[in-house]
Amino acid sequence: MTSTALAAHGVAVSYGGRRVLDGVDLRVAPGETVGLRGPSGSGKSTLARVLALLHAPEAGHVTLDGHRVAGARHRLPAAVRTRVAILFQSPRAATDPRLGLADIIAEPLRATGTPDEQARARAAELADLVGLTPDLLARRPHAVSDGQLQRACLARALVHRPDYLLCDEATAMLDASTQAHLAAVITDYQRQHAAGVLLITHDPALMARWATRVVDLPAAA
Ligand SMILES: Nc1ncnc2c1ncn2[C@@H]1O[C@H](COP(=O)(O)OP(=O)(O)OP(=O)(O)O)[C@@H](O)[C@H]1O
Repeated sequence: MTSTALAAHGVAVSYGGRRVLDGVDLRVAPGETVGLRGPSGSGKSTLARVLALLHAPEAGHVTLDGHRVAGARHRLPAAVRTRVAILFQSPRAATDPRLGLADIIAEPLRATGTPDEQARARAAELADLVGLTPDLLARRPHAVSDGQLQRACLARALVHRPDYLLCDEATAMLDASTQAHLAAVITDYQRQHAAGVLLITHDPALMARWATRVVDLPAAA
């Protein structure tokens, strides 16, 4: 079996002394869509944050293509942390209300020192891919709909061409046509780049349509 994957090995996380994840293993290989299911509070979002390299587990570890990842967030080299992207349920909680959509999309590029002109061109290309018209790009989050803002978050997630994309209830509050369009953008991206996708959803129809296999997380102790 190839070690090419994003994987959690024996991951444990507690909040305030309460263990939410205990010895959890999960593997997402290139090109596959792993559905993650489990009761509310079982730790699906926590596991997604660990795999997104945003939260270092207290025990266990994450590997990226067989290499153990030590630490999380900005403790990691940009070349490692940009290989994984995450899309959350609430785009408003995930965006800076002071920035226009074009700057929101370009944020990860600026953070890694991409020259401004190049960042702007890449943001425009991604905006087009997710169906945002140029007139929306100067608007700030308060002046766009949730669906438009989630499109910008998807563009931002794809801006570094991640090998793994984690979708945490990412289309839950969207209307059916926006949901279908975002899912199509993600599956096209996945096909072109052989990206691995982790799908967290409470929607059984979406899970059945999209996931190539499903992992069940038991209720937290
Ligand atoms: N930052 C935090 N501080 C304290 N407790 C937290 C924190 N984040 C999550 N929790 C708790 O950890 C448990 C797991 O939360 P998590 O969001 O990972 O579960 P989930 O399976 O994604 O739930 P849902 O399906 O409802 O979104 C819950 O009991 C939650 O209240």
